[in-house]
Amino acid sequence: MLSNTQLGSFTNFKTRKMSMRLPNSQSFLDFKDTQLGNSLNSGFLDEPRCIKQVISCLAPLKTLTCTVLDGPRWSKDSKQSLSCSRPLKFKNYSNQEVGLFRTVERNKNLLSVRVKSVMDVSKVVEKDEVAEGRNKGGQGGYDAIVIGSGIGGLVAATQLAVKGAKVLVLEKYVIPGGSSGFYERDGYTFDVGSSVMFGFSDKGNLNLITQALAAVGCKMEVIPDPTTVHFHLPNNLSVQVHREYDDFISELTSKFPHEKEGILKFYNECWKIFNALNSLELKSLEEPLYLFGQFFKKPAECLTLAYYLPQNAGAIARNYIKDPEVLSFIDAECFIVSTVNALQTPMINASMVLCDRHFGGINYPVGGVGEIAKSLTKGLVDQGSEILYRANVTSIIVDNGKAVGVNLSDGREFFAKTIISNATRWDTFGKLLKKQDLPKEEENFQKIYVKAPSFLSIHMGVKAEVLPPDTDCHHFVLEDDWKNLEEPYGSIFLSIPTMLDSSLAPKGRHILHIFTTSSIEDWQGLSTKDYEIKKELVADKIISRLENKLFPGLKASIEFKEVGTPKTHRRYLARDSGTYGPMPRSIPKGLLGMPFNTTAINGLYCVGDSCFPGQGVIAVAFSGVMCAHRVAADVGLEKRSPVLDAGLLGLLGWLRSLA
Ligand SMILES: NC(=O)c1ccc[n+]([C@@H]2O[C@H](COP(=O)([O-])OP(=O)(O)OC[C@H]3O[C@@H](n4cnc5c(N)ncnc54)[C@H](O)[C@@H]3O)[C@@H](O)[C@H]2O)c1
Ligand SMILES: CC(C)=CCC/C(C)=C/C=C/C(C)=C/C=C/C(C)=C/C=C/C=C(C)/C=C/C=C(C)/C=C/C=C(\C)CCC=C(C)C
Repeated sequence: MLSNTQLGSFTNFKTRKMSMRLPNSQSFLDFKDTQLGNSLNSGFLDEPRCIKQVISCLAPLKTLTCTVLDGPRWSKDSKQSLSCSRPLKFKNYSNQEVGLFRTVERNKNLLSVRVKSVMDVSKVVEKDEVAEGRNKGGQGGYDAIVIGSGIGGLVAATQLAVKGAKVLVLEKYVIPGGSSGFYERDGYTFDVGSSVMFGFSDKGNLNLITQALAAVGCKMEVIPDPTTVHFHLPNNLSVQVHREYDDFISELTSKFPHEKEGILKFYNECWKIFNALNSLELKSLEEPLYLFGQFFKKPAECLTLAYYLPQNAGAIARNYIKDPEVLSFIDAECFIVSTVNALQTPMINASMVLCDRHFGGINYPVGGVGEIAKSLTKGLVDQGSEILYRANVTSIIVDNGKAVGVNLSDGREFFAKTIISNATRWDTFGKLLKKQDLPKEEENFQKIYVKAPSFLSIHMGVKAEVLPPDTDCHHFVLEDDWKNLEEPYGSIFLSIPTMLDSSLAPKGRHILHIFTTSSIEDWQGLSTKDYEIKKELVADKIISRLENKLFPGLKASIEFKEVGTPKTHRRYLARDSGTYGPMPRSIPKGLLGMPFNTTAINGLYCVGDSCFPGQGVIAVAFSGVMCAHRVAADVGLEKRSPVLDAGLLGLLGWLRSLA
């Protein structure tokens, strides 16, 4: 039932006018309540969902989440004014009409929506509660709630939705994507995180991003990247990782002719693993019917993968290569995808990235990385599931040892048959479940893995003429000493996505996204003024290094600059200490210790980079596929065998304890 205050505030909306701020892009709206001044919610203008969110904000009620009855028809006139051709009607889950809304005027960048009429919601809500509402997760309710809309969460959600599940994604921020999101400033569209996309080709079984999009009917235009990365390393070692494998190998072996045989043997071993992976249909390794089926169909490939599961790339490289400089190069190859050296990087993960970049190649989505999350979100809604923004989950509700729902910071509660957390394991178990004892499995995880440092990131807009015309899109810079590879601020990552898609910046400008590892401890305890000064100083040093090494005149060419610290990552990505993901404390047993998706709490699953196989967009996409398969089996949407389940989950738990 509703409290009087809730009813009161809802009723006030009958006469309240809301304003929507239209940012530059015209594609995204921020809804503001002009009387109260607070932001209500945000969404994409071209989707009925955005209006739906306004309604769910209007009624911060447990059960009154409305679906759109009659989709809007937006049109733009020559002055870019927006109007809606017919009134919007809404109904709740009991199929009752609850509101009629009509857009009216646009003044500068303020669009006004007037609530024309709202039904007597108190009756509607009461009825809805009695009807064993969808929020209760009962018959016809949500099959899954996903906390967070990173790529891991979105892939899990969309895969479940296409299997027929009803999913609710709750995102704390105002747009989807997490580290794979975007932001817009002064005509630039910046990728929040990396712009190097693996798994985004039209070939094989490992193009998991392409497949995740295709599952919900989306296909994105991509731009092939001719060079995955250009390494600028100590002793002036410069290596371009060309798209064509043979070109890359001949460049590398031309620098180290005495190690040609060893280099070939190492990369060939990577191909053996990649080919085994690429031959499998990828689903949950925690689901025995599928796993045994794959062993039956592809025994040699599965045994190959089982053999390499506990191994690391550095140890295998040392079987073939002796020259410390080549081994350091392989460390750098691994570091850019795992934030640790090759000795600590699981061989399966190294093989995946060292080969996919040549097999399917690295491909950049037109419009920026943020388009991937936007498309997945659209696909999710098209499948009849939902996403809410500014929905900050503060705790997971556990009833009789089973995860059954979530509490939000604004007092709302949602219930579902299963809960999937896309927050990191440190956030999930340390914050969302802080009232529960830390399960033994999680203690083990934290014994083997620590939080990787975060990043200092600099997003810049520069005059185009400062970059030579043949500049590669991605660079990795470690100037003088291999020992600095893993040190904070030691090595610099640089992406220039406008080399591939010039539409991301105003004409005559390029985007430089620079990042380097940095720990949150380095940024704590500073006054606001000292924090700002430090940001400028550290950023200035990094930019000077790039100016000296790559682009003379860089500083003078800067038109726009924004610096983010680990605190920024913590705030906007809701990741404990702003961490990039888990990294092994010492030498791990390959991937053996990495947990899958089920957790010690019945009904609670994790997805994202603190699950097998770890950090990386394609890696979290795989964790999403695995998670959706296991959850679908558990809610009865896929075949399952409870007896085999118990056996396999026990076996996997035991294997992890060996790590
Ligand atoms: N920095 C980079 O270079 C970069 C760039 C892009 C992607 N990536 C990869 O993406 C991986 C992370 O992807 P992911 O899917 O695991 O997660 P993610 O961190 O990208 O997304 C998690 C999402 O969950 C939301 N969230 C967290 N706690 C919440 C709460 N309590 N309530 C509501 N929402 C909450 C966050 O706002 C975020 O949108 C990283 O490992 C990284 O490898 C990295
Ligand atoms: C279960 C048991 C016990 C057994 C059985 C056996 C089997 C069958 C097995 C199987 C397995 C599998 C399937 C596996 C899989 C795996 C995978 C898929 C993996 C993947 C991975 C991936 C990764 C790791 C990725 C990563 C990436 C990244 C991180 C990226 C990043 C990037 C960046 C940062 C960029 C850079 C930049 C510059 C340079 C500028």
